Amino acid sequence: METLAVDHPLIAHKLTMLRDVHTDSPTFRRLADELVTLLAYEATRDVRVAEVTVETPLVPAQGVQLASPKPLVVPILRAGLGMLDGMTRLLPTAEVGFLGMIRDEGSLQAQTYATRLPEDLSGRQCYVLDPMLATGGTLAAAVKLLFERGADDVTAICLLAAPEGLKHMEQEFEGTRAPVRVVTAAVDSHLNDQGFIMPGLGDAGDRLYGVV
Ligand SMILES: O=P(O)(O)OC[C@H]1O[C@H](OP(=O)(O)OP(=O)(O)O)[C@H](O)[C@@H]1O
Ligand SMILES: O=c1cc[nH]c(=O)[nH]1
Ligand SMILES: [Mg+2]
Repeated sequence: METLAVDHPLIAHKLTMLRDVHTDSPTFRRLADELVTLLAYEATRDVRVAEVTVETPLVPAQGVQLASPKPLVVPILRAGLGMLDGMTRLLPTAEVGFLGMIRDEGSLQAQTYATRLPEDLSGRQCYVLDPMLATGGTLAAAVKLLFERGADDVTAICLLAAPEGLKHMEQEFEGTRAPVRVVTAAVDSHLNDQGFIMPGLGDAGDRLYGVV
């Protein structure tokens, strides 16, 4: 498993604003949207392309376009939805599947309550969107599900990751047949007793959409 913490002053600036408890929901949504677009630029560095020829107004020119089958973007509901527009802005022709997952506040175990994905993901590159990688239980379950359906390359884009969650992912996906990558804006210090990332930004879903 490969982890990339993207080191860029604009990303650090936006992440700092996102962490700020005084940042309201509309601003939080805008920042999450902007951040994912910046992270997606790095996360899609290995996106598969095919060579094409186009006609410029002057001559034919060699170029590339996204290869077939199209990449699949998978936001993990709820909080991952806040990253979807920022991702599809960069990959407008990607298809989108959905996973609804919630972490039990006591046991910290992830449960899947909704799955809307293509049955066959053979040969597909998948981009999972979830702002928080805490214990890693949610992301590990999501990646396993994609592999069970045949995905052969999974990149997760997370706004924040905890070392504990990255370790969990490394243990789960060490030596797997297909690459797994995590691209994040920062790796924070640790998890607190309630499984929250420290210093973190609180509950990403609540900050995007309110407490339900
Ligand atoms: O790494 P883990 O320990 O599994 O925790 C991370 C998960 O927790 C949050 O979702 P949450 O369960 O709060 O659901 P929500 O998006 O509906 O708020 C977050 O968006 C991740 O999906
Ligand atoms: O810090 C955390 C951990 C899990 N989920 C969140 O939204 N925030
Ligand atoms: Mg939440």
